[in-house]
Amino acid sequence: MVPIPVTVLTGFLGAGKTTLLNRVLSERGGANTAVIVNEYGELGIDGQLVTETAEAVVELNNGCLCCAVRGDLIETLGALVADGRRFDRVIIETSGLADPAPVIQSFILDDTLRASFALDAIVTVVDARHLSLQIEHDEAREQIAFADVILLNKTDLEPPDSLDAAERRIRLLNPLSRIHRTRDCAVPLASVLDIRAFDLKNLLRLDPDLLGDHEHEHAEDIGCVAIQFDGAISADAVNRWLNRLMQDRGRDLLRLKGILHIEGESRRFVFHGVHMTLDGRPGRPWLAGEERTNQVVLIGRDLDAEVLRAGFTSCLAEAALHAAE
Ligand SMILES: Nc1nc2c(ncn2[C@@H]2O[C@H](COP(=O)(O)OP(=O)(O)OP(=O)(O)O)[C@@H](O)[C@H]2O)c(=O)[nH]1
Repeated sequence: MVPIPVTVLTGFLGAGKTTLLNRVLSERGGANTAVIVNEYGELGIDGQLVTETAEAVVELNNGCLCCAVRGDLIETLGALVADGRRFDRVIIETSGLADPAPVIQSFILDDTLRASFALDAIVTVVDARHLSLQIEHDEAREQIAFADVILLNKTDLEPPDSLDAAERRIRLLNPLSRIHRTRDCAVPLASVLDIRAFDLKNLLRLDPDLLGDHEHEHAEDIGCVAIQFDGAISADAVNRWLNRLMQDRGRDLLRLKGILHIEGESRRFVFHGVHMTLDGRPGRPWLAGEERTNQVVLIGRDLDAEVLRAGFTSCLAEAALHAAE
């Protein structure tokens, strides 16, 4: 049997992995593509934002692929082939805090995976605006170091000399990868799919311990808060609260994302934050009968779940009205 090519999409929190995944799915068409999305927060917001064209989308949300749900990854891939359905490719979007080494290891050391799948490439998305903050994290450095292809993304947010400096920093960690500068991860698909770029020999030169015991431990001070609540939100109140939050806690807030039920809006409102950058827009319409639940995930240092929950619920249209009285 010809092994099924696997693309691993990695990159630090908010770099643009889901943006790239959706681009690939909408340009290539998702038929015969299996997608595995791994998210750090248990609400599975990414899974909800993936273009619905893929043949199978599996969400693994109870931890990182590199540690807590690594067994689940092996099981999921095993189930995909056992099903007898023929997939042309598998795309795995790792969480932004994943160390790619254990994921790579699974494809080399696990007999079932080795028989049925072949790693095609590790594609790492790098956030040009936040590289200098993110590179402090071991995971961000590992993601860059293990990449076969790097998208230096969000080029619209930085001037050319800053992009040159970012590229030099990337080269120090990974002299061999191909680097593409992108906005919204716009890259020819031929540069990221079916490129047969994965090369174990190179990686072993970089990390001779790659196939050894790779227990990955996340920094203890980084945590995740997931908040879910019903009710219509006041657009003004949530705008003020999010901007204040980003201003006060922007350095510690590595990632913020959510889906909101905004008062008087027939579409879901989707927002994303990375440190002090905040971006939001209406998403797809709420479906008939769909519960209009607000879902927010925050990842960062020293987050106080109670304070954050109180902040978001104070934006409920009803609460905001009382506050204004
Ligand atoms: N300005 C700008 N924003 C971008 C670009 N690419 C992606 N974004 C935005 O960055 C935010 C995060 O993008 P995602 O694709 O969700 O990032 P991610 O890496 O999947 O995030 P996590 O899975 O949470 O780690 C979204 O608001 C995107 O629209 C870009 O090139 N320029």
